[in-house]
Amino acid sequence: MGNEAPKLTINNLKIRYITKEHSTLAIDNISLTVQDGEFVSIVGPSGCGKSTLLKAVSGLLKAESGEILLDGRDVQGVPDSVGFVFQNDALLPWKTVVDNVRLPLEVKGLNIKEQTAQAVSLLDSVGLKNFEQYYPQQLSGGMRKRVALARSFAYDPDLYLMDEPFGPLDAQTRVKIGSAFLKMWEKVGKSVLFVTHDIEEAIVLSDRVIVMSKRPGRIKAEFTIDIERPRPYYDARFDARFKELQKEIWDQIATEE
Ligand SMILES: Nc1ncnc2c1ncn2[C@@H]1O[C@H](COP(=O)(O)OP(=O)(O)OP(=O)(O)O)[C@@H](O)[C@H]1O
Repeated sequence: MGNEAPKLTINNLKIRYITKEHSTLAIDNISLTVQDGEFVSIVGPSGCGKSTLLKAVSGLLKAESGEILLDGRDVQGVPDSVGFVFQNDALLPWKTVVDNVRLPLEVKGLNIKEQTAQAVSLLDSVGLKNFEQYYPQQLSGGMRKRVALARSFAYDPDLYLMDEPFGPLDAQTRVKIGSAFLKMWEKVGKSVLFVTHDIEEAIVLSDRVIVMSKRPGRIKAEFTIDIERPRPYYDARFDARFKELQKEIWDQIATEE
């Protein structure tokens, strides 16, 4: 085991929401792995259990049955080696942009000079040079997402869990942020489990795309994205192989709606 085990292993996972009125089987018998350094995206119809799957991996939901292993080991609670970027950017409104990004570096014990230098450099990578001293409420939604991305790279987890991290944004901003994100990820090469409703985004970013069925979510199909890296974020979608994959994945999802 040890180093040989995948970064993330999910075996026969079943998750049910129980409220006073209803019992809802959200996901049923999901098994998947994410290897060290692999980028895996999950797509599927609305309500199929994509967010539920991520919440379970992040330790926020308990499974009815099945197991979730990190580096081959069972995890309890919220593991340190996992970082999240969810749709809500969750920046601290009373802290400046640079202080929001510095926070994980402070927790790691870097001195203030190193914290600031790294935070400024990460902000530069996401196109926010000169916005260091702004407060989150002085930024647009797209800019706040960039800050959240910079902060997640500052945290530098072994496994990134990302739930629609670029949504809801206009198409142009989405492409710009996606492109900055892909460049940063190509440098660090950590494992990612990424949820999106955007098939093009999933293909351009991923090594594998997993399609879930409608609720209760099961794995319906899986595609290896055999397009060479590094990929040009926008222009990759004009590649013939990209178009083939887009059609095949769309056909799988369309039959689920
Ligand atoms: N807290 C909850 N209590 C009860 N049922 C829930 C809860 N959260 C989600 N569900 C149900 O579980 C199912 C899966 O929800 P989930 O949010 O995981 O889907 P999703 O694939 O992420 O959807 P979308 O693409 O629309 O964001 C849905 O039918 C939803 O109604």
